[in-house]
Amino acid sequence: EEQEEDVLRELRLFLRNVTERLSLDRRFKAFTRPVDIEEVPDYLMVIKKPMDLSTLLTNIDEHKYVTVSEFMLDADLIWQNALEYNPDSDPMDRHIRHRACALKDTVRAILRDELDEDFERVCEEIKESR
Ligand SMILES: COC(=O)[C@H](Cc1ccco1)c1ccncc1
Repeated sequence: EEQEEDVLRELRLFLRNVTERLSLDRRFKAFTRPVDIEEVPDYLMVIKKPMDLSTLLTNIDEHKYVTVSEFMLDADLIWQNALEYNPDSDPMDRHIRHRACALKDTVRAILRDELDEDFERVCEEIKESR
């Protein structure tokens, strides 16, 4: 009903705000757009579920997420993919992995500090009811 749509609107506002703040962080520049398949032709042979911050934003606007947990599954793909595709000991790989770990820690810290567990519980109830 209307109150449910109000909750989901607030969820989208929160998720947009988090995603935009991440996109502004210079450490996460490599995560802002899809990996360029022309630049990295084997990327899709290794990474089955590509994800990036601009795609997260599109998904939010297309009402893909009804809970924060669903959003987290996609947000986690961004750093997980970076660790998987860039495993070597050379400086480039180590640099992107350090930034991937920073992204993981930053998302978790924001949600710990700014997401009310009661709000997420209401979102989960809406999801189960549909
Ligand atoms: C999330 O970004 C990536 O996984 C690409 C992979 C990549 C390899 C070559 C070109 O791009 C990346 C970008 C910047 N620095 C390291 C790796």
